[in-house]
Amino acid sequence: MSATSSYTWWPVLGAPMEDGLKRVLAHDFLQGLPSGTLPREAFGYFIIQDTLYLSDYARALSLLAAKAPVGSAATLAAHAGAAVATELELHPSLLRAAGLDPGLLHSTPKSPATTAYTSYLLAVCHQRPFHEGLAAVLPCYWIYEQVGRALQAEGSSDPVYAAWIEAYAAPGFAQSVAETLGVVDAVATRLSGPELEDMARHIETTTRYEWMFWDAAVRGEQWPW
Ligand SMILES: Cc1ncc(CO)c(N)n1
Repeated sequence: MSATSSYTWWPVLGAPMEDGLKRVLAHDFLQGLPSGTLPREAFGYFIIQDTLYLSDYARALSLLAAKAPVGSAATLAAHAGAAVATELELHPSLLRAAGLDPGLLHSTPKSPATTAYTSYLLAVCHQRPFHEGLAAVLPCYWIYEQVGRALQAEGSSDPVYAAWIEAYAAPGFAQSVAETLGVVDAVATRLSGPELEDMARHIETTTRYEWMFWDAAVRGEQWPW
């Protein structure tokens, strides 16, 4: 595997992500990207919800930056900035390329899954110690990197889906994941077994939310009224 296996904490913190990744890669949404069979409607739903997600994700990273050991604060703050840039640049351009109206970004409410996921991230980053918040955001990085790599190997017949895959398979994204694993390593080596277990629980939860986020797009999940 990757260099992650050399981290002493990887068996505890990596296991829930590795389990979740198998399910994520098997999901209809991601299966439909290389083949191009994913309906445009589901892709558009995802990009719009992901834009809403990224605003709150950037806020969660900013909260974490404020709680971080000084050596890690600038890294997390820079990642918050990168999340906002993605929201403002990549997502509107993908929507236009997919033939969808970027105006939908301003008229669509957060779905139930987006609301649940971002509320969880923000609550943990607000209310819990630094290492727990860091754990909650870790699957956002690691899962997307793995998805980008796995799908890049297959490519896509659809240029819009190929562009999305390339964004997460890019060296710049891999760099931000490597930096975050370094931040985890700096903190995790000083933590007790129960504290690592607390981190593992958040990782399991947000890994599930990652799967649920793609699932909501395929189902076109809506509020009951
Ligand atoms: C839901 C979700 N998780 C992680 C990422 C990676 O930034 C993203 N764009 N969206």
